[in-house]
Amino acid sequence: MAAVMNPGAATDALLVAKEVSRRFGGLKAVDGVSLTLERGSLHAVIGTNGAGKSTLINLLSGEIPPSAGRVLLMGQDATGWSQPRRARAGLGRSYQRNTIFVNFTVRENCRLAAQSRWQRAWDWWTPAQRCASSQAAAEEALRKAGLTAQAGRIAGALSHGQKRQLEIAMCLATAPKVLLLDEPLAGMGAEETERMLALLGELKSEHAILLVEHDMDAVFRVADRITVMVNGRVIASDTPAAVRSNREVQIAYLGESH
Ligand SMILES: Nc1ncnc2c1ncn2[C@@H]1O[C@H](COP(=O)(O)OP(=O)(O)OP(=O)(O)O)[C@@H](O)[C@H]1O
Repeated sequence: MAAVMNPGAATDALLVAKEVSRRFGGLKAVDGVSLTLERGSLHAVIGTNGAGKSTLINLLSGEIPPSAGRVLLMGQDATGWSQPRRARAGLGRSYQRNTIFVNFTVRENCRLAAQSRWQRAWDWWTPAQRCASSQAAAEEALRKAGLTAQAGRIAGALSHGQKRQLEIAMCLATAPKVLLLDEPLAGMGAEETERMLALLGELKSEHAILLVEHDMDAVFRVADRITVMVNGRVIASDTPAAVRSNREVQIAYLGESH
């Protein structure tokens, strides 16, 4: 059969940032950053402390507005959209800080996260249909995150690694297409790291993933593409192999002086 154009190709770019900038007073925390997140691809953003990685995630998720530039979500201009609107459109994010309710069970945490997807200011009652949908979404998210066996446990009793898995599960419970993950490996031991990397590998097939992470070994193993930021600017954006051998990256980020 003759070659057929891939009909999904145009829609694989789920999130596009175009020349996005953010100033804090005189500081350009993010300075003209462009990147594309595609389904099936894990895109890591690395950089030294204060390079602008978290600010970039906040700009993409809608938590703070950009000073300049545009954000496209599923092909639509989402630059002026609030964070809840972006979440409803399929943007999920995890945080560096803990967002878990420690006195609730793992399942309840996921259910609450799933319900938040439908929350609106005027919608104070929850129809049974939505409740059932939230339950189903929570169970599916727990399964994907490998936490089904822990579902009935009090979240505060989980290990550090399991809590980070739960945060991913809570993110998945909102049925996102794009995942923005802020240091999901922070504080993890070797075994927990392996489990999380395997999970990210599985999630990649259905989602576009942006990963901000300080664990360089993990990043170079799991990323399909790496963007390197220094002082708010992108100095390289390429495959892991190309980034590793990029002279500017070696000097500016990996600490080589010659
Ligand atoms: N709300 C804010 N007000 C003023 N300055 C800010 C604000 N948020 C971040 N900054 C500054 O913007 C710069 C980028 O910070 P950001 O947290 O995005 O960096 P980062 O790459 O995520 O760092 P880290 O790896 O340490 O988390 C830093 O100089 C930081 O002090």
